[in-house]
Amino acid sequence: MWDRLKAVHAKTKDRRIADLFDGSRVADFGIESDGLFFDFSKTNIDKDTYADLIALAAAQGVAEKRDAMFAGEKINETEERAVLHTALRNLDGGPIFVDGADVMPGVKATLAKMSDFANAVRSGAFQGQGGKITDVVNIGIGGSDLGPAMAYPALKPFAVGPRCHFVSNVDGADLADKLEGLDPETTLVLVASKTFTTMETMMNAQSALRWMEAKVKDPASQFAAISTAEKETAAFGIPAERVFGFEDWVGGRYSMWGPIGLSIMLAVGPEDFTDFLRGGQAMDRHFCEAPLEQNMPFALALTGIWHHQVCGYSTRAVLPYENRLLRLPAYLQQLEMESNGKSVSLSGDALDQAVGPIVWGEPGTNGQHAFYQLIHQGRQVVPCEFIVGAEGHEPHLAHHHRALLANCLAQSEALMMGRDFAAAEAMMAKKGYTGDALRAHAMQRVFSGNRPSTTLMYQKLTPFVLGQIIALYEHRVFVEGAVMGINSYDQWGVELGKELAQKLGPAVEEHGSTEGLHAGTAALVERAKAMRGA
Ligand SMILES: O=P(O)(O)OC[C@H]1O[C@H](O)[C@H](O)[C@@H](O)[C@@H]1O
Repeated sequence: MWDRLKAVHAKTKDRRIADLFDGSRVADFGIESDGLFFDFSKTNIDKDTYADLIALAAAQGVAEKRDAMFAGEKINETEERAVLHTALRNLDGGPIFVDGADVMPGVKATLAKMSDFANAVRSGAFQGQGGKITDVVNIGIGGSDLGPAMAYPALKPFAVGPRCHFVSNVDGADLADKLEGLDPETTLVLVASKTFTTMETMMNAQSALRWMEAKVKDPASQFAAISTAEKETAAFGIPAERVFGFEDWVGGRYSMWGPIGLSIMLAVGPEDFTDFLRGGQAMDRHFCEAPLEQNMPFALALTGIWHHQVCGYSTRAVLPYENRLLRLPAYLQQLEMESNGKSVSLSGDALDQAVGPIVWGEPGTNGQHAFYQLIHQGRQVVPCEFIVGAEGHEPHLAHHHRALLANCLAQSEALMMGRDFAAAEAMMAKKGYTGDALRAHAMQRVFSGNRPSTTLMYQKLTPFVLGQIIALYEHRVFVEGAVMGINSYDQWGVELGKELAQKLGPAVEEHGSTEGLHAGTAALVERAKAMRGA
């Protein structure tokens, strides 16, 4: 199948995407699900190619693997775990069994506990030493940070609760800058860590506790914990009533649907948080029920496979024309690159295909004034994923949103159509250029075009729509991983650096020895010490 797809690419790569537009292409390469619309017509995928891609997914048993995941089978084989973040949003679905026990009562109880706590904080029934909580500081990293840190600005129009701040980096600058100006007496700290052992989070949590201790008599009373590790949270001094637990079948980067989303619930309230879950559940249903040809996560994933594995484009840009999704690219970097940045199959065999494109991006229109030069005229092709709402939340600034939309649509058209030499030459000739100067100036203004993009469109960014978008990308990662035969749910690649950092810890201390370290590292340790005068 791969050979066939690569042969198709070799044969079709020079044709113009624009020429594929017949009367039905827009309809054929557009999928709608509960108001979310995915357009992949501006790619070099035609009906036959799409059929081949669907056949590839079918041959790899992706639909069966999907059903196994939703049924609670232990598809995360290297960690011997089920993969059930979907259970966290299975609001009105049936039971889901793991090891013979239905997980849904526990999921619902935790959601109710989160709602009660959020309501108490928001109403002032739960208070800090100085009265009603005004600020929430979420301390976590990776999957215990990026989801809520992305969703908080995304849902700003719905946030009427306490202000939220997100501390992740072990760099003291992060904690210091976020705590600056906050009143410890009215601040609630959430320590979010699935394992409750992550070095960065534990160090930040201890330092935040010291900060609170200076002013608050019972600092732990203004701390809550979000974790799967009950013993560790108790050892930290946080009583069980303020510990929000989840199970090992929720992966860190898939965890914002449960207690890791507590800061979001505190900001927008339980009702809007539930709407976010409903959006995720709506996408789950679509993913499970829509025929593969009309299935949005399949289409997004197969477009990704076509561009990365078949065409060989090594990166993809996520370009939200939605300023409030400014952290979405960072969120997707973890979701996609930590899930699928791998080189061996589930059975441990080296893969002969590249897996896991580099994901990057910035919100439009900012990116246009920064890196779009390369996207339009650089030699490498960067498939672009545009995300845009039909309207904004600011009726008095509706003309801004129309300008935003026009820019988004202009970019995808410009990428596809480009501008040929004749047009550039005519343009410069009009300006009076002739001869060599005309040629040189015209060449600068040539756009090869034929650069693929997709567009994801919705009416307005609501909690429901955000839920749909995040679940869509989660399932895209699943489909891409399943096609490649890898485990998208482990992350062994982050371990080696952590182990070495532990070994280096004592060496960077004042009188620490560099003995036994690699010479290249030892030299840098010594230099850093000399620089700080140690
Ligand atoms: O939630 P925690 O246990 O603190 O883990 C935080 C993060 O650190 C790890 O290194 C993993 O790479 C991430 O997948 C995880 O989300």
